[in-house]
Amino acid sequence: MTSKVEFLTITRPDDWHVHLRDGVQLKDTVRDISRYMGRAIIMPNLVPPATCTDTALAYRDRILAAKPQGNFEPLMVLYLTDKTTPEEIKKAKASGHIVAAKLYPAGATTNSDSGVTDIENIFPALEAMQEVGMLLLVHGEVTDSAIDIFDREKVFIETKLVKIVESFPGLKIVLEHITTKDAVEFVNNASDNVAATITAHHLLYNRNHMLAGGIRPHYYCLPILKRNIHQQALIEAATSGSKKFFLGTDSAPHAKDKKEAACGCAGAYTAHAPLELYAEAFEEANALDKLEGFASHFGPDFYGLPRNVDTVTLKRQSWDVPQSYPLGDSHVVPIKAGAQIDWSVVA
Ligand SMILES: NC(=O)N[C@@H](CC(=O)O)C(=O)O
Ligand SMILES: [Zn+2]
Ligand SMILES: [Zn+2]
Repeated sequence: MTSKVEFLTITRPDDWHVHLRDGVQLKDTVRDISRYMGRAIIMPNLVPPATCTDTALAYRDRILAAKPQGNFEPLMVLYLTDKTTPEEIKKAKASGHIVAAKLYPAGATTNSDSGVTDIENIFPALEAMQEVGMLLLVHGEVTDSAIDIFDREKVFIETKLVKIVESFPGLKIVLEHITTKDAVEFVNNASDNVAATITAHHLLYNRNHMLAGGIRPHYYCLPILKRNIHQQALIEAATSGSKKFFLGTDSAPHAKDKKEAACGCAGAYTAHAPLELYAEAFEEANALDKLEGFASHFGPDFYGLPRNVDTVTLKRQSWDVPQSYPLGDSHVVPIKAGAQIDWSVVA
């Protein structure tokens, strides 16, 4: 038997999909994500959403004001609506701080009510994005109530994403937080302009963790956890060494009482230990040597940004995860609350 690695030093990672929320919650979410992440793609699904350049830049200022010491850089995203104009896309790109725009099908997930009702409505915006080199980030689920919730990602790919990819071959597209074997296959077979983020919780869990032996609302997120064969396909993709798959936590905090409710909110909090959780998943797959590419290289390469130049070190040192963390005037229950995590990030 080979002895276990005790330390792992890798290029500083970035998070290519995170929710920081706003107002009194910012100091808590920004502190957690900026602990060692170099940069993060900040999701714009605020209330109201960041649909124009000015609101996205004002949001950036609030994040920077909430940031503790250090070099953490928030990368901003425009929230696409049926009315987003090519002019707004060009203005956003020219700001230098907005690197992507996000497609939320209207009604698909948390705070997506102002999202897109028909993908054709954003074709002029997508044309402009293709022209100026702005990425399209996609929440890939259909919203048709007749489609089973476990099939919504697959049907979105077949009926919507294929059309977008065909119509805009020069547009860089990230299919966010993928959850199915179908998504892995689609991304693998698509051109180099199509990539995907994978969350730590979709690597660590499947729907049994959420539903067998009692319903566990803190595992409920969208797209919803799928069956084990899909989890296995995600693990294979993340640990394959393919540059098409990279780290995006989708850490999405909701106050404890909003999750533990008759109609609980969708979202899992992982920003307390993002790299530590991925390390557990990669080690379980015997692929710790593949973590650096996934966490620190393939994301910036796809976005056309430089890789970070410094490093972080993971140490095999287990610690007890608190039952909850402060979240503004409330609390959030993190993934692995009350359990142990095997890895620590050391200075
Ligand atoms: N993933 C989630 O379940 N929730 C996210 C929205 C999203 O990323 O779809 C949130 O903002 O809470
Ligand atoms: Zn989403
Ligand atoms: Zn998200």
